[in-house]
Amino acid sequence: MSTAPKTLFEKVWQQHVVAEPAGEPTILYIDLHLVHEVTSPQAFDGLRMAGRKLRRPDRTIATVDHNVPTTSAYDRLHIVDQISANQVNALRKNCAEFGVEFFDVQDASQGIVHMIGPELGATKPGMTIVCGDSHTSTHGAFGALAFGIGTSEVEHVMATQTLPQDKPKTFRITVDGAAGAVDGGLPFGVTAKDIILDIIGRIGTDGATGYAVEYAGSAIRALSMEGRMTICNMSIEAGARAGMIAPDETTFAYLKGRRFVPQGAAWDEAVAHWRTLPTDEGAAFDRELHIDAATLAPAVTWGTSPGMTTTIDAKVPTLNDAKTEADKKSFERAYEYMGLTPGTPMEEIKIDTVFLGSCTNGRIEDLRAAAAVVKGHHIATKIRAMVVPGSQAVKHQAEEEGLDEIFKTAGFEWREPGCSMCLGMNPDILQPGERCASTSNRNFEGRQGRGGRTHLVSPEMAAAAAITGHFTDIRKWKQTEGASR
Ligand SMILES: CC(C)[C@H](C(=O)O)[C@@H](O)C(=O)O
Ligand code: SF4
Repeated sequence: MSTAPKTLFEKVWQQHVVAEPAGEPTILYIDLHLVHEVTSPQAFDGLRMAGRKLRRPDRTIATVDHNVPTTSAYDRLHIVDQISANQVNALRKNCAEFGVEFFDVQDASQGIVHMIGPELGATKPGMTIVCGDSHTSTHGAFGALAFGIGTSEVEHVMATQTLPQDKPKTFRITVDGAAGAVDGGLPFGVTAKDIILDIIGRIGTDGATGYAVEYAGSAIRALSMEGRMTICNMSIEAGARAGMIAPDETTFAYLKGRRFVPQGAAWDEAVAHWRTLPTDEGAAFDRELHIDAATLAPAVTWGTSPGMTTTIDAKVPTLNDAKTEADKKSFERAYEYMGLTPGTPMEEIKIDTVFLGSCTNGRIEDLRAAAAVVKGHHIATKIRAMVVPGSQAVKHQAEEEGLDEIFKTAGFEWREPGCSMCLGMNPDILQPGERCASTSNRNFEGRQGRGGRTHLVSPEMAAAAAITGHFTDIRKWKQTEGASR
């Protein structure tokens, strides 16, 4: 094997090549297949019709997340919507038939599929991970090569534990702060969510199409695993095939002791291997982007794509800000759909609803950050606000810490885990015209319900907006409250 310096992506890719048929996509071995109720029924049907078994049930785990109501344990077991009920029941039946471990609605390990992989330690550095879901990129935060696949590919992986893939190009995005700065140089009030929204705003929603992105630099390195997952989660919103972050001590500390992680000597061996994965000094990327962390500010989207983003101290962009004719058209359409006038200060935009949750920002650290903002306050009149922990594990941890009480006292609803209002596939939806500060990852037309208006923000920004009733600069808020970060 050549000793030329390699990127993290190249190492993981090469370690999983099964065959490289001439003129065809590479066949990759898949270490972990995550399954949810929406994209799996036809794949299981396909296996059944072909009389095939699931090749590696031990490398497959399943849960329900998209379609499950979040209102009560009873509602989750008695789903009213027929399509949802059928999908959930099909997964129950399929997992039993094909021998897949399944985390059902009441299971202590149930949650959004991208939350439970890491929580169980099923997600590990150096792995290839797939799921019939675009936000599979989340798992790249551990230095895994993780990407979303379609339902026919789900069937292929189920049958063979391999997948034909064209090799993406490599793109490194380095977010650096001043040397030696606390938190990697990330400014006060700026979170992982703000970093990724800024990146998508800069490069556009197709800016990383065809690439596997590696996030690097002091500001990324200083992030917790939760923050890294937020960044990798939204890679797909810039079109990337995958997002990756090199594993390090933060990664190992997060994983140690989790259910699917090796113990004792096997742990030491695993860590020794993981330490070989980071990109070698001098390895070349097809493309590079450098961002000065000091230029970042709390982000808020104003339009109908995650690329239509600005900062809280700015205004709704005007047509002069549109770079092309096509941009102009999409700006006009976005003003109309979002009910916004160009030039309006973002801080003056009033909201109706706050959604705190999703696989982007439904983790314990997100809830802690939001609770710290909310504590001692009450949501503004006429605001509907809900906290939906991304998983049962997060819910239980939050309850142990008393975060649920902080949220409930402040007027938030405290829900059961699932995708919830991230997308309109379950009863949690926006009404037409309703304006929502949301910690999720997509603000497309109708994403949270027909006619619903979504603004993507960080958990802290969502919390502050719930209290004031309009978008609020978290930096000023925190200064007034005397917070140090
Ligand atoms: C339903 C599912 C296939 C979809 C995805 O692929 O991402 C969903 O999770 C989403 O976030 O839009
Ligand atoms: S929380 Fe949202 S983005 Fe994540 S898997 Fe569910 S629907 Fe998709």
